[in-house]
Amino acid sequence: MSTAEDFEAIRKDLIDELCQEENSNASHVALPQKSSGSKDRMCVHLRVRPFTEAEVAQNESQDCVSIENSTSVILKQPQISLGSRYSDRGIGQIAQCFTFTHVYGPETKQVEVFGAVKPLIEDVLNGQNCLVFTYGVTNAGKTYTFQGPDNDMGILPRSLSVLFKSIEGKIYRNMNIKPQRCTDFSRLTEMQVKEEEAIKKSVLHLFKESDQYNESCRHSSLDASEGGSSLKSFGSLGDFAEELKHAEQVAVTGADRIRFSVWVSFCEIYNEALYDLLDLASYKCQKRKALRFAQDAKGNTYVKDLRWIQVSSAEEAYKILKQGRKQQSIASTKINNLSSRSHCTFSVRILHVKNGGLHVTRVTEMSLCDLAGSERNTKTKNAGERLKEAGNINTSLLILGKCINALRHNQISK
Ligand SMILES: Nc1ncnc2c1ncn2[C@@H]1O[C@H](COP(=O)(O)OP(=O)(O)OP(=O)(O)O)[C@@H](O)[C@H]1O
Repeated sequence: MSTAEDFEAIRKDLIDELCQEENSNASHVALPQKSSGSKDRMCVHLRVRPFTEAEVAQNESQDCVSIENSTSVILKQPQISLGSRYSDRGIGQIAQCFTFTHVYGPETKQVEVFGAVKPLIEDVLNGQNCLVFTYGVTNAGKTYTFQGPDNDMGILPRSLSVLFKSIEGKIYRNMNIKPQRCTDFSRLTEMQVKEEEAIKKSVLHLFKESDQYNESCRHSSLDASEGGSSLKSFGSLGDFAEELKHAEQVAVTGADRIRFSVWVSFCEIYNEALYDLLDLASYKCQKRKALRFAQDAKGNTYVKDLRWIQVSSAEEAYKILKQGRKQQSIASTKINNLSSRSHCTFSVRILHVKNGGLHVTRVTEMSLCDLAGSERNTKTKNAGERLKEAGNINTSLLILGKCINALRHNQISK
Protein backbone atom coordinates (compact mmCIF):
# COMPACT_ATOMS: atom_id res chain seq x y z
CA MET A 1 0.00 0.00 0.00
CA SER A 2 1.82 3.06 -1.07
CA THR A 3 -0.45 5.75 -2.48
CA ALA A 4 -3.36 7.73 -1.14
CA GLU A 5 -5.56 6.07 -3.81
CA ASP A 6 -4.67 2.64 -2.42
CA PHE A 7 -5.73 3.75 1.04
CA GLU A 8 -8.98 5.15 -0.31
CA ALA A 9 -9.80 1.95 -2.21
CA ILE A 10 -9.20 -0.28 0.79
CA ARG A 11 -11.02 2.06 3.11
CA LYS A 12 -14.02 2.02 0.80
CA ASP A 13 -13.94 -1.77 0.64
CA LEU A 14 -13.89 -2.00 4.39
CA ILE A 15 -16.74 0.45 4.80
CA ASP A 16 -18.81 -1.46 2.24
CA GLU A 17 -18.08 -4.69 4.01
CA LEU A 18 -18.86 -3.23 7.39
CA CYS A 19 -22.25 -2.12 6.05
CA GLN A 20 -22.86 -5.57 4.58
CA GLU A 21 -22.00 -7.18 7.88
CA GLU A 22 -24.55 -4.95 9.52
CA ASN A 23 -27.22 -5.41 6.87
CA SER A 24 -26.73 -9.15 6.56
CA ASN A 25 -28.33 -9.53 9.95
CA ALA A 26 -31.84 -8.18 10.14
CA SER A 27 -31.54 -7.35 13.79
CA HIS A 28 -28.45 -5.19 13.17
CA VAL A 29 -29.49 -2.38 10.88
CA ALA A 30 -27.28 0.24 12.48
CA LEU A 31 -24.32 -0.08 14.79
CA PRO A 32 -25.85 1.08 18.06
CA GLN A 33 -28.91 -1.16 17.81
CA LYS A 34 -29.40 -4.25 19.89
CA SER A 35 -28.16 -7.63 18.73
CA SER A 36 -30.33 -10.71 18.76
CA GLY A 37 -29.08 -11.32 22.27
CA SER A 38 -29.58 -8.86 25.07
CA LYS A 39 -26.23 -7.09 24.56
CA ASP A 40 -25.38 -4.11 22.39
CA ARG A 41 -22.93 -5.00 19.67
CA MET A 42 -21.32 -1.61 20.02
CA CYS A 43 -21.14 0.31 23.28
CA VAL A 44 -19.82 3.85 23.71
CA HIS A 45 -18.82 4.84 27.22
CA LEU A 46 -17.86 8.35 28.23
CA ARG A 47 -15.44 9.02 31.07
CA VAL A 48 -15.13 12.58 32.37
CA ARG A 49 -11.82 12.79 34.19
CA PRO A 50 -11.23 14.93 37.30
CA PHE A 51 -9.27 18.15 36.92
CA THR A 52 -5.57 17.77 37.46
CA GLU A 53 -3.92 19.81 40.21
CA ALA A 54 -2.54 22.21 37.62
CA GLU A 55 -5.99 22.71 36.11
CA VAL A 56 -7.52 23.38 39.51
CA ALA A 57 -4.75 25.90 40.23
CA GLN A 58 -5.62 27.65 36.97
CA ASN A 59 -9.28 27.77 37.93
CA GLU A 60 -10.18 25.68 34.89
CA SER A 61 -13.74 24.82 35.86
CA GLN A 62 -16.19 26.52 33.53
CA ASP A 63 -19.09 24.11 33.83
CA CYS A 64 -18.74 23.17 30.17
CA VAL A 65 -19.66 19.56 30.85
CA SER A 66 -22.58 18.70 33.03
CA ILE A 67 -23.50 15.11 33.66
CA GLU A 68 -27.26 14.84 33.48
CA ASN A 69 -27.64 11.19 34.41
CA SER A 70 -25.85 7.86 33.95
CA THR A 71 -26.24 8.01 30.16
CA SER A 72 -26.19 11.66 29.06
CA VAL A 73 -24.18 14.86 29.29
CA ILE A 74 -24.83 18.44 28.27
CA LEU A 75 -21.97 20.39 26.73
CA LYS A 76 -21.78 24.17 26.77
CA GLN A 77 -19.19 26.45 25.22
CA PRO A 78 -16.33 27.61 27.41
CA GLN A 79 -16.88 31.13 28.74
CA ILE A 80 -13.88 32.41 26.84
CA SER A 81 -15.16 31.17 23.48
CA LEU A 82 -16.50 33.48 20.79
CA GLY A 83 -19.88 31.72 20.86
CA SER A 84 -20.21 32.29 24.54
CA ARG A 85 -19.50 36.00 24.14
CA TYR A 86 -22.24 36.22 21.50
CA SER A 87 -24.65 34.52 23.85
CA ASP A 88 -23.83 37.14 26.52
CA ARG A 89 -25.19 39.64 24.05
CA GLY A 90 -28.44 37.68 23.85
CA ILE A 91 -27.69 35.80 20.60
CA GLY A 92 -28.42 32.44 22.25
CA GLN A 93 -26.25 29.91 23.98
CA ILE A 94 -25.47 26.63 22.29
CA ALA A 95 -25.85 23.61 24.53
CA GLN A 96 -25.86 20.10 23.18
CA CYS A 97 -26.97 16.89 24.78
CA PHE A 98 -25.07 13.65 24.04
CA THR A 99 -26.18 10.17 25.01
CA PHE A 100 -23.89 7.21 25.69
CA THR A 101 -24.12 3.62 26.83
CA HIS A 102 -22.85 4.89 30.16
CA VAL A 103 -21.32 8.09 31.51
CA TYR A 104 -18.67 7.88 34.22
CA GLY A 105 -18.14 10.99 36.33
CA PRO A 106 -14.81 12.36 37.64
CA GLU A 107 -15.05 10.34 40.84
CA THR A 108 -15.22 7.02 38.96
CA LYS A 109 -12.60 4.46 39.94
CA GLN A 110 -10.55 2.46 37.44
CA VAL A 111 -12.20 -0.74 38.64
CA GLU A 112 -15.66 0.62 37.80
CA VAL A 113 -14.63 1.51 34.25
CA PHE A 114 -13.12 -1.94 33.90
CA GLY A 115 -16.57 -3.32 34.75
CA ALA A 116 -17.61 -2.33 31.21
CA VAL A 117 -14.77 -4.34 29.66
CA LYS A 118 -14.96 -7.47 31.80
CA PRO A 119 -17.91 -9.07 29.95
CA LEU A 120 -15.85 -8.90 26.76
CA ILE A 121 -13.23 -11.16 28.31
CA GLU A 122 -15.93 -13.71 28.92
CA ASP A 123 -16.97 -13.32 25.28
CA VAL A 124 -13.48 -13.77 23.89
CA LEU A 125 -12.98 -16.91 25.95
CA ASN A 126 -16.32 -18.21 24.76
CA GLY A 127 -15.62 -17.80 21.08
CA GLN A 128 -16.22 -14.16 20.11
CA ASN A 129 -13.90 -11.39 18.97
CA CYS A 130 -13.89 -7.99 20.59
CA LEU A 131 -12.30 -4.61 20.25
CA VAL A 132 -11.98 -1.88 22.85
CA PHE A 133 -10.59 1.50 21.98
CA THR A 134 -10.13 4.78 23.78
CA TYR A 135 -10.83 7.89 21.79
CA GLY A 136 -10.72 11.59 22.64
CA VAL A 137 -8.75 14.82 22.35
CA THR A 138 -5.26 15.04 23.73
CA ASN A 139 -5.11 15.16 27.53
CA ALA A 140 -8.60 13.69 27.85
CA GLY A 141 -7.42 10.77 29.99
CA LYS A 142 -7.29 7.96 27.43
CA THR A 143 -3.92 6.54 28.45
CA TYR A 144 -4.86 6.77 32.12
CA THR A 145 -7.99 4.73 31.42
CA PHE A 146 -6.19 2.35 29.08
CA GLN A 147 -2.94 1.72 30.92
CA GLY A 148 -3.26 3.62 34.22
CA PRO A 149 -0.53 4.37 36.71
CA ASP A 150 1.23 1.35 38.25
CA ASN A 151 -0.65 1.72 41.53
CA ASP A 152 -4.07 2.06 39.89
CA MET A 153 -4.06 0.05 36.71
CA GLY A 154 -6.21 0.66 33.68
CA ILE A 155 -8.35 -1.62 31.56
CA LEU A 156 -5.50 -3.32 29.70
CA PRO A 157 -3.52 -4.77 32.64
CA ARG A 158 -6.79 -5.59 34.40
CA SER A 159 -8.00 -7.45 31.31
CA LEU A 160 -4.82 -9.52 31.28
CA SER A 161 -5.19 -10.46 34.93
CA VAL A 162 -8.87 -11.47 34.63
CA LEU A 163 -8.26 -13.36 31.40
CA PHE A 164 -5.46 -15.49 32.82
CA LYS A 165 -7.21 -15.97 36.15
CA SER A 166 -10.17 -17.38 34.22
CA ILE A 167 -8.09 -19.95 32.33
CA GLU A 168 -5.84 -20.97 35.21
CA GLY A 169 -4.79 -24.61 34.76
CA LYS A 170 -6.21 -24.64 31.20
CA ILE A 171 -3.35 -23.05 29.31
CA TYR A 172 -1.85 -24.83 26.31
CA ARG A 173 1.85 -24.04 26.76
CA ASN A 174 3.31 -25.80 23.77
CA MET A 175 4.25 -23.29 21.08
CA ASN A 176 3.69 -25.75 18.25
CA ILE A 177 0.44 -24.11 17.08
CA LYS A 178 0.64 -20.43 16.21
CA PRO A 179 -1.95 -17.92 15.00
CA GLN A 180 -1.51 -16.88 11.42
CA ARG A 181 -2.98 -14.08 9.35
CA CYS A 182 -6.42 -13.25 10.74
CA THR A 183 -8.28 -16.30 11.87
CA ASP A 184 -5.91 -19.06 10.76
CA PHE A 185 -3.22 -20.97 12.58
CA SER A 186 -0.15 -22.92 11.53
CA ARG A 187 1.61 -25.93 13.01
CA LEU A 188 5.25 -25.28 13.75
CA THR A 189 8.20 -27.61 13.35
CA GLU A 190 10.53 -28.26 16.29
CA MET A 191 13.00 -25.80 14.82
CA GLN A 192 10.33 -23.10 14.52
CA VAL A 193 9.22 -23.74 18.09
CA LYS A 194 12.81 -23.18 19.23
CA GLU A 195 12.88 -19.88 17.32
CA GLU A 196 9.64 -18.80 19.00
CA GLU A 197 11.06 -19.70 22.40
CA ALA A 198 14.21 -17.72 21.70
CA ILE A 199 12.26 -14.61 20.67
CA LYS A 200 10.08 -14.77 23.76
CA LYS A 201 13.10 -15.27 25.98
CA SER A 202 14.85 -12.25 24.48
CA VAL A 203 11.89 -9.92 25.03
CA LEU A 204 11.41 -11.13 28.59
CA HIS A 205 15.13 -10.81 29.22
CA LEU A 206 15.02 -7.19 28.03
CA PHE A 207 12.25 -6.53 30.53
CA LYS A 208 14.39 -7.99 33.29
CA GLU A 209 17.32 -5.79 32.31
CA SER A 210 15.28 -2.59 32.19
CA ASP A 211 13.63 -3.56 35.46
CA GLN A 212 16.98 -3.94 37.17
CA TYR A 213 18.11 -0.65 35.68
CA ASN A 214 14.96 0.95 36.93
CA GLU A 215 15.59 -0.31 40.44
CA SER A 216 19.07 1.19 40.43
CA CYS A 217 17.61 4.48 39.17
CA ARG A 218 15.14 4.45 42.01
CA HIS A 219 17.89 4.05 44.54
CA SER A 220 20.02 6.77 43.03
CA SER A 221 17.07 9.20 43.38
CA LEU A 222 16.86 9.97 39.71
CA ASP A 223 13.10 10.05 39.87
CA ALA A 224 12.86 13.78 39.72
CA SER A 225 14.57 13.98 36.34
CA GLU A 226 12.63 13.27 33.18
CA GLY A 227 14.67 10.16 32.38
CA GLY A 228 14.25 8.83 35.86
CA SER A 229 10.52 9.28 35.97
CA SER A 230 9.91 7.77 32.57
CA LEU A 231 11.96 4.73 33.47
CA LYS A 232 10.08 4.43 36.70
CA SER A 233 6.87 3.82 34.82
CA PHE A 234 8.38 0.58 33.50
CA GLY A 235 8.97 -0.59 37.01
CA SER A 236 8.77 -4.00 38.60
CA LEU A 237 5.89 -6.41 38.60
CA GLY A 238 5.06 -5.54 42.21
CA ASP A 239 1.85 -3.63 41.61
CA PHE A 240 0.69 -6.04 38.96
CA ALA A 241 1.29 -8.98 41.29
CA GLU A 242 -1.02 -7.26 43.75
CA GLU A 243 -3.57 -6.72 40.98
CA LEU A 244 -3.41 -10.41 40.10
CA LYS A 245 -4.13 -11.45 43.67
CA HIS A 246 -7.49 -9.71 43.54
CA ALA A 247 -8.42 -10.59 39.96
CA GLU A 248 -11.83 -12.14 39.45
CA GLN A 249 -12.69 -14.95 37.10
CA VAL A 250 -15.21 -15.00 34.29
CA ALA A 251 -17.18 -18.10 33.28
CA VAL A 252 -15.84 -20.21 30.42
CA THR A 253 -18.18 -22.79 28.92
CA GLY A 254 -16.80 -26.23 28.07
CA ALA A 255 -13.50 -25.30 29.67
CA ASP A 256 -12.98 -28.81 31.03
CA ARG A 257 -12.22 -30.02 27.49
CA ILE A 258 -10.58 -26.92 26.01
CA ARG A 259 -7.05 -25.60 26.46
CA PHE A 260 -6.15 -22.03 25.55
CA SER A 261 -3.05 -21.11 23.59
CA VAL A 262 -2.56 -17.38 24.17
CA TRP A 263 -0.48 -15.11 21.94
CA VAL A 264 0.03 -11.35 22.12
CA SER A 265 1.11 -8.65 19.69
CA PHE A 266 1.72 -4.96 20.17
CA CYS A 267 2.00 -2.41 17.38
CA GLU A 268 2.06 1.32 16.97
CA ILE A 269 0.86 3.63 14.22
CA TYR A 270 2.92 6.71 13.81
CA ASN A 271 2.81 9.09 10.87
CA GLU A 272 0.86 6.70 8.67
CA ALA A 273 3.34 3.90 9.31
CA LEU A 274 2.81 0.76 11.34
CA TYR A 275 5.59 -0.44 13.64
CA ASP A 276 5.96 -3.63 15.63
CA LEU A 277 6.67 -2.71 19.24
CA LEU A 278 7.90 -6.24 19.91
CA ASP A 279 10.42 -6.22 17.08
CA LEU A 280 13.81 -6.91 18.63
CA ALA A 281 15.72 -5.16 15.86
CA SER A 282 14.12 -1.89 16.94
CA TYR A 283 15.39 -2.36 20.48
CA LYS A 284 18.90 -2.28 19.09
CA CYS A 285 18.25 1.24 17.80
CA GLN A 286 18.20 0.19 14.19
CA LYS A 287 15.87 2.01 11.85
CA ARG A 288 12.40 0.70 12.49
CA LYS A 289 10.89 -1.39 9.73
CA ALA A 290 7.35 -0.36 8.81
CA LEU A 291 4.77 -3.12 8.50
CA ARG A 292 1.99 -3.39 5.96
CA PHE A 293 -1.65 -4.34 5.92
CA ALA A 294 -2.73 -7.42 4.02
CA GLN A 295 -5.95 -9.32 3.45
CA ASP A 296 -6.53 -13.04 3.77
CA ALA A 297 -8.52 -15.13 1.29
CA LYS A 298 -11.78 -14.16 3.02
CA GLY A 299 -10.94 -10.46 2.84
CA ASN A 300 -10.08 -10.08 6.53
CA THR A 301 -7.55 -7.33 7.16
CA TYR A 302 -4.48 -8.09 9.21
CA VAL A 303 -0.99 -6.70 9.77
CA LYS A 304 1.51 -8.69 7.75
CA ASP A 305 4.61 -9.96 9.59
CA LEU A 306 3.39 -8.67 12.94
CA ARG A 307 5.16 -10.55 15.72
CA TRP A 308 2.99 -12.77 17.93
CA ILE A 309 4.49 -14.03 21.17
CA GLN A 310 3.07 -16.96 23.12
CA VAL A 311 2.37 -16.21 26.78
CA SER A 312 1.66 -18.69 29.52
CA SER A 313 0.74 -16.30 32.32
CA ALA A 314 -0.56 -12.83 33.03
CA GLU A 315 2.90 -11.88 34.33
CA GLU A 316 4.51 -12.75 30.99
CA ALA A 317 1.86 -10.84 29.06
CA TYR A 318 2.32 -7.85 31.34
CA LYS A 319 6.10 -7.88 30.97
CA ILE A 320 5.75 -7.93 27.20
CA LEU A 321 3.26 -5.07 27.36
CA LYS A 322 5.65 -3.03 29.50
CA GLN A 323 8.57 -3.79 27.26
CA GLY A 324 6.59 -2.75 24.19
CA ARG A 325 5.53 0.49 25.86
CA LYS A 326 9.15 1.26 26.54
CA GLN A 327 9.83 0.89 22.86
CA GLN A 328 6.90 3.14 22.07
CA SER A 329 8.08 5.87 24.39
CA ILE A 330 11.64 5.82 23.07
CA ALA A 331 10.38 6.22 19.54
CA SER A 332 8.20 9.11 20.55
CA THR A 333 10.92 10.87 22.50
CA LYS A 334 13.20 10.77 19.52
CA ILE A 335 10.69 12.74 17.52
CA ASN A 336 10.17 15.13 20.38
CA ASN A 337 6.69 16.45 21.17
CA LEU A 338 4.78 14.16 18.85
CA SER A 339 3.90 11.49 21.39
CA SER A 340 0.20 12.12 21.17
CA ARG A 341 0.26 11.20 17.49
CA SER A 342 1.07 7.59 18.06
CA HIS A 343 -1.72 5.05 18.31
CA CYS A 344 -1.07 1.67 19.84
CA THR A 345 -2.86 -1.68 19.67
CA PHE A 346 -2.25 -4.54 22.06
CA SER A 347 -3.93 -7.72 20.86
CA VAL A 348 -4.49 -11.03 22.55
CA ARG A 349 -5.18 -13.91 20.20
CA ILE A 350 -6.48 -17.16 21.62
CA LEU A 351 -6.43 -20.57 19.99
CA HIS A 352 -9.07 -22.84 21.51
CA VAL A 353 -7.34 -26.22 21.48
CA LYS A 354 -8.78 -29.70 22.00
CA ASN A 355 -7.44 -33.24 22.21
CA GLY A 356 -3.92 -32.36 23.27
CA GLY A 357 -3.39 -30.01 20.34
CA LEU A 358 -4.90 -32.17 17.58
CA HIS A 359 -7.79 -29.82 16.99
CA VAL A 360 -8.11 -26.05 17.08
CA THR A 361 -11.80 -25.31 17.40
CA ARG A 362 -11.64 -21.51 17.30
CA VAL A 363 -9.31 -18.55 16.99
CA THR A 364 -10.56 -15.45 18.81
CA GLU A 365 -9.03 -12.06 19.42
CA MET A 366 -9.37 -9.26 21.91
CA SER A 367 -7.78 -6.01 20.75
CA LEU A 368 -7.24 -2.97 22.91
CA CYS A 369 -6.31 0.26 21.14
CA ASP A 370 -5.26 3.55 22.67
CA LEU A 371 -5.77 6.10 19.93
CA ALA A 372 -3.85 9.36 20.07
CA GLY A 373 -5.79 12.56 20.58
CA SER A 374 -5.48 15.44 18.14
CA GLU A 375 -1.98 16.86 18.36
CA ARG A 376 -0.90 20.00 20.10
CA ASN A 377 -0.17 22.19 17.10
CA THR A 378 -3.68 21.99 15.70
CA LYS A 379 -3.86 25.75 15.22
CA THR A 380 -1.17 25.77 12.59
CA LYS A 381 -2.34 22.79 10.56
CA ASN A 382 -5.32 22.32 8.32
CA ALA A 383 -7.57 19.33 8.81
CA GLY A 384 -6.07 17.35 5.91
CA GLU A 385 -2.54 17.74 7.19
CA ARG A 386 -3.59 16.79 10.69
CA LEU A 387 -5.34 13.64 9.53
CA LYS A 388 -2.33 12.55 7.54
CA GLU A 389 0.15 13.30 10.30
CA ALA A 390 -1.96 11.64 12.94
CA GLY A 391 -1.85 8.46 10.89
CA ASN A 392 -5.62 8.40 10.89
CA ILE A 393 -5.79 6.76 7.49
CA ASN A 394 -3.95 3.76 8.81
CA THR A 395 -5.84 3.95 12.06
CA SER A 396 -9.19 3.86 10.37
CA LEU A 397 -8.05 0.89 8.33
CA LEU A 398 -6.84 -0.94 11.38
CA ILE A 399 -9.88 -0.08 13.45
CA LEU A 400 -12.28 -0.83 10.61
CA GLY A 401 -10.57 -4.14 9.90
CA LYS A 402 -10.76 -5.06 13.54
CA CYS A 403 -14.37 -3.83 13.76
CA ILE A 404 -15.34 -6.14 10.92
CA ASN A 405 -13.58 -9.07 12.53
CA ALA A 406 -15.16 -8.25 15.86
CA LEU A 407 -18.60 -7.77 14.32
CA ARG A 408 -18.36 -11.13 12.59
CA HIS A 409 -18.19 -12.65 16.01
CA ASN A 410 -20.06 -9.96 17.83
CA GLN A 411 -18.49 -7.45 20.19
CA ILE A 412 -17.03 -3.97 20.14
CA SER A 413 -16.75 -1.53 22.96
CA LYS A 414 -15.48 2.01 22.87
N1 LIG B 1 -9.36 9.31 35.95
C1 LIG B 1 -8.31 10.09 36.22
N2 LIG B 1 -7.98 10.39 37.49
C2 LIG B 1 -6.92 11.18 37.79
N3 LIG B 1 -6.13 11.74 36.85
C3 LIG B 1 -6.40 11.47 35.56
C4 LIG B 1 -7.49 10.65 35.18
N4 LIG B 1 -7.52 10.57 33.84
C5 LIG B 1 -6.48 11.30 33.42
N5 LIG B 1 -5.81 11.85 34.44
C6 LIG B 1 -4.65 12.74 34.31
O1 LIG B 1 -4.93 13.63 33.23
C7 LIG B 1 -3.78 13.86 32.45
C8 LIG B 1 -4.04 13.47 31.00
O2 LIG B 1 -4.30 12.07 30.92
P1 LIG B 1 -3.74 11.13 29.76
O3 LIG B 1 -2.29 11.31 29.61
O4 LIG B 1 -4.27 9.78 30.03
O5 LIG B 1 -4.47 11.79 28.48
P2 LIG B 1 -4.53 11.25 26.97
O6 LIG B 1 -5.94 11.41 26.54
O7 LIG B 1 -3.95 9.90 26.89
O8 LIG B 1 -3.62 12.31 26.22
P3 LIG B 1 -2.81 12.16 24.82
O9 LIG B 1 -3.82 11.96 23.74
O10 LIG B 1 -2.12 13.46 24.69
O11 LIG B 1 -1.86 11.02 24.94
C9 LIG B 1 -2.66 13.06 33.09
O12 LIG B 1 -1.98 13.92 33.98
C10 LIG B 1 -3.40 11.99 33.89
O13 LIG B 1 -2.66 11.54 35.00
